[in-house]
Amino acid sequence: MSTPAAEHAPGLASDDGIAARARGLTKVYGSGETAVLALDSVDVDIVRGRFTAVMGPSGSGKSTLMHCLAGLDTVSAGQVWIGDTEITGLKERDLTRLRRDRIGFMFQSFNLVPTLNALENITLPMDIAGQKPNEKWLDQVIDTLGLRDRLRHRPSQLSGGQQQRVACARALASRPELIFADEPTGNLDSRAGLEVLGFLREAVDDLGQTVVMVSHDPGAAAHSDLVLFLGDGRIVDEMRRPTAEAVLERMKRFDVIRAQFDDGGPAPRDGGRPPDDRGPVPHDGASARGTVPVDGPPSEGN
Ligand SMILES: Nc1ncnc2c1ncn2[C@@H]1O[C@H](COP(=O)(O)OP(=O)(O)OP(=O)(O)O)[C@@H](O)[C@H]1O
Repeated sequence: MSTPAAEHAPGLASDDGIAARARGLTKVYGSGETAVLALDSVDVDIVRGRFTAVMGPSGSGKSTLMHCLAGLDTVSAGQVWIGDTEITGLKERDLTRLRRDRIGFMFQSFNLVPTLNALENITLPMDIAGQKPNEKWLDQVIDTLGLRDRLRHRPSQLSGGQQQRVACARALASRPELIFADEPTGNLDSRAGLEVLGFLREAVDDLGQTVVMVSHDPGAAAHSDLVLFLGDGRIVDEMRRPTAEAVLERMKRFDVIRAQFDDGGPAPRDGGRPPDDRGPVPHDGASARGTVPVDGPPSEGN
C-alpha cells in the first residue's frame, strides 16, 4: 500500500503501512494478590502517517500501552513491533538505540535543558547520538512549528506554548518513524494546547509523521484520525474522525459502567460497547480489539 504518508517519509522500516504493532500484549505489575493486570492481551496496529489518540478512564492502561509500544517498559506476554523490528526480546542496548534512532517522545513536562537555546535543545538528541541533522528537514520542522525567530532563545525566554513547540520540534527533528506524546497539552493553557495539537496535526498532514497521543481531553482527541478507547487494560472501542462531542459521549459511558459496578453490578469487560457492537472480530481486522485495517484509515484529517 502506498499512502501519501509513506511517500513523504522514505526509509521507514515497514512496507505494510504499520508503524507499530502489538499482539497479545499483556502487562502485569506486581505479583500474587497485589498483581495488577494493566494490559490484557491487547492487539493493535498503529497506522503509519496517521494521528492516533488513546483514551480511557484513569487506570485503564493508556500510559502502560504507550510505554510498552515505545519500548520504555517490558511486557509480561505478547509481542511488539516497531515497523518490522520486533522489540520484545531486544537487548536493552539495542532497544535504547532503536528508541533513539526511530522514536520521538513528547511528555507533559517538556524536559528542555535550561542552559541551551531552542535550536540546541531541538538538536540535542541527535548531538548526543553523533548524528547530523538533515538541514532541509530541520528547516521544514522549524518553519512548520513557527520557531524560526525563537531559535536563539533559552527556555526561560519562551512561553509555555513555545516551549512545548520546541519539545515537539525536538521529537520531530530526527524524523522518527513514530512520535509518542503523553498528555502533550496537559501543562498548557487552552490556547497553547490548541497550538500544539495543531502542530501535531500538521506534522502528520504536512510532514507525514505518525503520532500516538495519550490524552484525557476529548477536545485533544478530536485532532486525531482515530481514537482507541481503553477500558480495564483492553481496547474496547475505536472511533474514526472523532469530534470532541462524540468522544465525550463515549467517555461518559465508562462513567455509567463504573457507577453500575460501584453499585455492586458486574463490570463488563467490553467497557460498555453497545450490545450490537459485541460481535466477533471481523476477518478484515477491523475492530473490536483495536486492530486497525491497513486500508481503512480515514482519508481526511480534522
Ligand atoms: N509501576 C506500576 N506498579 C504497579 N501498578 C502500576 C504501575 N504502573 C501502572 N500501574 C497500574 O496499572 C494500571 C494501568 O495504569 P496506567 O498508568 O497505564 O493507566 P492510565 O490509563 O494511563 O491512567 P491515568 O489516566 O490515570 O494516567 C493501573 O491500575 C495502575 O495503578
